[in-house]
Amino acid sequence: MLRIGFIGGGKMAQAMAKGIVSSGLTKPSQMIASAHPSDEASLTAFREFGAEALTENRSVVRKSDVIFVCVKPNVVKTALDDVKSLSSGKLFVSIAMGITLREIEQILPSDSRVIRVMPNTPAIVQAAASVFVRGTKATEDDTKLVRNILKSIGTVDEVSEYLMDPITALSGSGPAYIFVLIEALADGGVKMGLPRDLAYRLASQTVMGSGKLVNESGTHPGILKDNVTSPAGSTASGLHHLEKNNFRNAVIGAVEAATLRCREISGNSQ
Ligand SMILES: NC(=O)C1=CN([C@@H]2O[C@H](COP(=O)(O)OP(=O)(O)OC[C@H]3O[C@@H](n4cnc5c(N)ncnc54)[C@H](O)[C@@H]3O)[C@@H](O)[C@H]2O)C=CC1
Ligand SMILES: O=C(O)[C@@H]1CCC=N1
Repeated sequence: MLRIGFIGGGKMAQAMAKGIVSSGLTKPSQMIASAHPSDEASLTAFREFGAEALTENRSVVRKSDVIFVCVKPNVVKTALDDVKSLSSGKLFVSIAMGITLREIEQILPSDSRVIRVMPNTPAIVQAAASVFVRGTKATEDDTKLVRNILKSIGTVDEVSEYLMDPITALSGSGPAYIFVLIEALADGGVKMGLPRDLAYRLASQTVMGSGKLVNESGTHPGILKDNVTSPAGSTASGLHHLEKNNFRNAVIGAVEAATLRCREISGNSQ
């Protein structure tokens, strides 16, 4: 069975590990994660899940077929420096925002293979939107393996590396924007008299169903919006309020601001 390692066992590593195990691709006993010694929460989360959890990185590399690099961008170099002497011929998958394949390939031995991925936290319920970019040494088999792992937790697209910052800003950060939207929809419902639990259920199912409809119908979202909007009806009034309050501008600006921040962080990490 596939042995998967995580250097950095935080929120995103836990989301991926849980999604991968739920899909049946491997078992917790085949997983190993590392975390900073002060980070009891990550270590406990992996142990309670049934995986091995350590405060050093070298065993993760030694014991794994594929190693996910899930530390914060400013820790990538330190963490890879720890393990580079035993990384010859190993396959690494980095999910760190803003860290390029070139930077990672320069740290690791020349025969290590690297793939860069941007997943998102819905991985935990096997509904991630992930993309990957293959590194210069990654083989067809590596690509197939990583594609299969990512497919087990949601959708996968192969992309060019120059798109990674706006992708990070859209789908990497996107769940946060949508959670705020769900909270706001529910708050609106509560303001108008709905019980809180019903309001959350309706808001989240509405977001999920709308995404599913766009994906499965292949219909332009503008047409789907028109289908909801009756002449002189209630939706038209709601939409007018959103337009008056610059809703589209706010969402476009969020993706722009997050992309620029990715670029800033990636500049600082070099
Ligand atoms: N949280 C998210 O939604 C997403 C995060 N990412 C990327 O995933 C990476 C991790 O992000 P999170 O999981 O949110 O962060 P986190 O702070 O929850 O996890 C970071 C983990 O790294 C560990 N760590 C710190 N120093 C270490 C070291 N020297 N060696 C080994 N482990 C060490 C920490 O103990 C912690 O377990 C980041 O690079 C981020 O850009 C990518 C997509 C989405
Ligand atoms: O905010 C962050 O730094 C990461 C990148 C994508 C999601 N979270």
